[in-house]
Amino acid sequence: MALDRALGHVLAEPLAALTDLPPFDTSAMDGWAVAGPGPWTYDEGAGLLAGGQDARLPDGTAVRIATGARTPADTTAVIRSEHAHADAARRLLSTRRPVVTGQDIRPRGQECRTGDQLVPAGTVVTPAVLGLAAAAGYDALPAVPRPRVDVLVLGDELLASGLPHDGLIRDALGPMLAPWLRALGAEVSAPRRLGDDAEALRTALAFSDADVIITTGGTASGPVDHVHPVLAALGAELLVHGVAVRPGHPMLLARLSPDGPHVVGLPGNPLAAVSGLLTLAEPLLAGLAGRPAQDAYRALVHADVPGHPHDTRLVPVVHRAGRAGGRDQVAPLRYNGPAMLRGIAAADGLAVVPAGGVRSGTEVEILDLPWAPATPWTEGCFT
Ligand SMILES: Nc1nc2c(c(=O)[nH]1)N[C@H]1C(S)=C(S)[C@@H](COP(=O)(O)OP(=O)(O)OC[C@H]3O[C@@H](n4cnc5c(N)ncnc54)[C@H](O)[C@@H]3O)O[C@H]1N2
Ligand code: MOO
Repeated sequence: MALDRALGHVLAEPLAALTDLPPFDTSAMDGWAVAGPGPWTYDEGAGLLAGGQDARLPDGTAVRIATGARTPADTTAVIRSEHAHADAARRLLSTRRPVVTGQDIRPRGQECRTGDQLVPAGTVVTPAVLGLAAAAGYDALPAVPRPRVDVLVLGDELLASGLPHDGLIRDALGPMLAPWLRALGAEVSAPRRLGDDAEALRTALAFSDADVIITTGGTASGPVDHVHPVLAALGAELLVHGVAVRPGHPMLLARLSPDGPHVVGLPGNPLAAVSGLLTLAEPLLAGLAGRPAQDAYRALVHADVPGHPHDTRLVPVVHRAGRAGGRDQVAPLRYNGPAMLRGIAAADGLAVVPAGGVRSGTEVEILDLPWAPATPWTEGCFT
């Protein structure tokens, strides 16, 4: 993948240096290259510049040198211009400071030798990795293609624009999922609204060429909840059939065929869909993209948080300023009902609250949101 397209992708192989860095002995400062003990004679002139030809430096002589220029083979040291005294009349250079052999010279291979591993496979290509790759001689990178995702939004009650009316509501998931999935490293097609039409769902699933198909709504057992019956009719293998978590317990993961696409069925309640997005879709996409799983992040909750009697709860939280005993703190947000997005819209993450709840000061796991500060950088969070 060409360097200018590789941003945000994952390296399929370790990045091995294609050159020594620096590739030649280099002056680290603007000043003078000197050979042997001083004082040194010199010729007036532009001297050695970055990108210039190789030069020779006889013993007892000096030459002006710029930062980044190759130091001639016999250079003993570089003397910074501010530490050098050049007597123009006598063409004689001297310094009052002791001269240490090798000073202000970056020796060839100081950062790496050809073949050294610079970063491992699985690294996300950040702007810094792009810079390093270019410095190390790369024009293209071995990158894992982004997983392609289709989003199918189910529900006859959904409007694409305007105000809710006559029992109809706005589709909150179509606008949310595409950019969120892109922030998780996926290539996402425009969400398709299919209504509550089992045949349209069957066709869309059967003819998708995506790696992952995400459906929203229709996971429960209502009269128009078609996801389970359609998956069964297509002979899909159900890998996760509900999760003991609130909101989001009807979420599902299936595979249409042994080498076919995965299907993530997100519940229709919007916060329940977020729950499935972070706990089923995100790890699946990370695995498909060759990205390592995120390290668990833990913080102290700054309030009692009630729990579900037997299921885990996911509760939107914000980071709190200041730390307690050197540990991060989070505060739970209101408006955390399964049908609400008001809490998550203000949140930095979701706290994983075990059955029965937690008391203030308890450490809990946090599922970060892709745009929260603790998250590794990914391309195009909102584009
Ligand atoms: N008898 C039971 N009924 C329900 C259960 C249950 O265990 N037994 N679970 C409830 C829970 S919890 C959830 S979550 C939902 C899951 O339902 P579905 O996945 O089938 O989703 P729908 O019925 O289609 O919709 C539920 C709810 O969400 C609204 N919705 C759907 N899509 C969108 C969207 N794109 N944007 C905004 N809102 C959306 C929809 O209008 C409904 O209000 O089932 C419960 N029922
Ligand atoms: O689990 Mo439902 O997903 O609570 O809204």
